Amino acid sequence: PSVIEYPQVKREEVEETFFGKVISDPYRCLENPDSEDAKKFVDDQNAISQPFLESSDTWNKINKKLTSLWNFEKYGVASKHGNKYFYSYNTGLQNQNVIYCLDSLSSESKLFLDPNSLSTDGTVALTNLKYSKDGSRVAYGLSSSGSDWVTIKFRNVETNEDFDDVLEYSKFFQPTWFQNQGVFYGTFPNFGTADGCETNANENQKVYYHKIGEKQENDVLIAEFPHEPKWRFSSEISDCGFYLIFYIMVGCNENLVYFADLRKTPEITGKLDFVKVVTEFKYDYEFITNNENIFYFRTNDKAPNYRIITIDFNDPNAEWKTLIEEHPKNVLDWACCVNKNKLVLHYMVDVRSALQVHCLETGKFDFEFKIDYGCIQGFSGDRDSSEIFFQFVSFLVPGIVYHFDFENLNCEPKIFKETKIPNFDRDAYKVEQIFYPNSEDGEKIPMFIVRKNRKEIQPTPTLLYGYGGFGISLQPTFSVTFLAFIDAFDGNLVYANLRGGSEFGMNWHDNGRLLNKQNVFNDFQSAAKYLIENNYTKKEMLAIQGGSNGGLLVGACINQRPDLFGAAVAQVGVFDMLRFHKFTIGSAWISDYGSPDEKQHFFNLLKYSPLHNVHIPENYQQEYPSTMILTADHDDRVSPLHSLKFVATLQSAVKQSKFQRNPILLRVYKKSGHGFGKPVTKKIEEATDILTFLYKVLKIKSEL
Ligand SMILES: O=C(NCC(=O)N1CCC[C@H]1C(=O)O)OCc1ccccc1
Repeated sequence: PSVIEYPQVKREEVEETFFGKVISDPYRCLENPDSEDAKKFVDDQNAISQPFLESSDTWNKINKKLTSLWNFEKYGVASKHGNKYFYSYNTGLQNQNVIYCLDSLSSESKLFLDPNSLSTDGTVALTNLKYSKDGSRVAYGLSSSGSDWVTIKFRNVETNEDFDDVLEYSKFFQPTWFQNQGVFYGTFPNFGTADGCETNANENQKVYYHKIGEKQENDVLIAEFPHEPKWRFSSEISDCGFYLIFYIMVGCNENLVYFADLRKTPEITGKLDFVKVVTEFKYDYEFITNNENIFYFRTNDKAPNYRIITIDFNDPNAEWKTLIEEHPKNVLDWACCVNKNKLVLHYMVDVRSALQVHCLETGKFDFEFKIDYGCIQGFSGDRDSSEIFFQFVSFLVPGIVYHFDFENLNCEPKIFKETKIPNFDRDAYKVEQIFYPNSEDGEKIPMFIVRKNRKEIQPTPTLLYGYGGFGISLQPTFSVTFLAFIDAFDGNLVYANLRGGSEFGMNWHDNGRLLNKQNVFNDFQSAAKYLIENNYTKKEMLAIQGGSNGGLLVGACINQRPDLFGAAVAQVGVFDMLRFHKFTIGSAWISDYGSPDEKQHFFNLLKYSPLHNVHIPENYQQEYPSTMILTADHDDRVSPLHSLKFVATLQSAVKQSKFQRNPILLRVYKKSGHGFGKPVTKKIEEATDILTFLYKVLKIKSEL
């Protein structure tokens, strides 16, 4: 392709010195989304990327194919509240899923809550539904244009009518019901503009109690920690309803545990007295259930693969007991108490899911659900109910929701809803799991390869996808876009289970974060080398893709090994590793990245920060692959400033080199955010952009 004329961008001589090192930041002006420079930059970039993508007939063909592939009925996992059942459903192309309810498993479904009625373009999304204990009321969160900001509303389940109550400025805190009369919720008071375009840090979160019928300004402040502006909170009510379990986080995994005995405050009139149970940020603890003062927690405290302990809330400092030891290899991913005395445990076993039932009293194994090779993506159950639902997905199974009742132990789980794709032939595909060596340290890294079912292996276009951080594991899931890639391009879809995830517990996460972060990039580069060496693909057919922390992965890899890939796609990426902690919730990521304000971490971050390691290609080996960076104007999880500054730096570097022919594009979507709640229309548009980009730059020949 002819070399692109990249737009002029204002450069300023911004220089700062950290620990004796001078750092220049010439595109600092792009950090303010309201500045003329930033707005012009975005328009100029879209003026290049949109024609590049949309002008070809390819875009229309791919869009048509994706739209028809997408158009199948989808069900979310069901759940029981009170004596009704609720589940989400989508006819196929509805922008937002719709909530239906059933009076019994065999009755007619009734429309309960349809977020599509709340906006004309589907940009208002339902963030969560929290039902009161008896299921008579539900608190639900709405977010607009993909922002993390949530407006909380309340609905009477029986009459299906909303209460007048509206709670604004909430974020990162699911409402917690107190009996049926009100909720505890987290908020960032007097924050100023809060539409998701702002970049200022989310600090000084406070927790209030809202009683149904009251006005938000009369809500009762129940907790604040003014000396700890970075602390964030979440809470749960114990199964007996007497205790408020109060979590405190500052990073993204370790947490503190406090509790308040609500029997002392039948009316919530002021700050709660908290008893401190865990007072150091060293491990993470998750409440499961309690028998009066005996509390069950899942934790990685001295158990990197997680175990279940009991803590006596009457004497929290007494020796904690172990109910279920950590497994030497399998990771206890979550636990749920059901049917009064059972624990349902979800394990990851070499990245696939296992679902076991244990006895709450003794911890002893009871039985295991027989499930296919894949992932338990959804689950619902309650201590007071004998019924559970779980949703199974895999690369080739879009979703099956099972119902099981502990009252009839001898019968198998029954299919409640099955998502089916018209004329989809599972046998046309092949899924394999391969453990490949990291070429630096020899660590064995698993990866899934999904491709057309054929005898011989021949080099075909390959999409290598990774994340590598925050304990996020890439289990088998169903993706229309990835299947379209395999179908339309006769391609290989590869998930690399890089270190930094939780596939093998906390050790796997620890070996991919902080000073070990480079392992993640090496794992990803080793996957590329493995695929090329084993004839799955060739460099010019190989694309890497990642989002958010996975965008950082892509950014670091094209700087470090531009010669290894034919294309790179980074969505809503983190690229400025010296300033990430200054914007929105970025300081929470210090638990994986380290703080730029600490010398050791500063120099570690500087070594791989995409923004600070851009080179001017001095030969074809150093030519960047064709690269597309995507972001969105309402992304307040990872502010678009990261992408704007990175692309400005990349383009200014490559325009000085005669070795750079591959394009470097930026696409900025409007009324869009980090990804959660994105309407189907926008999901399909973005997927079309990505597949069109790959079709063009990988010079794919196959007919569309
Ligand atoms: O920041 C994160 N999570 C990490 C995150 O979103 N990251 C981490 C790096 C960039 C981005 C991503 O990868 O999506 O979550 C904020 C949050 C949500 C709910 C409760 C408390 C705090």
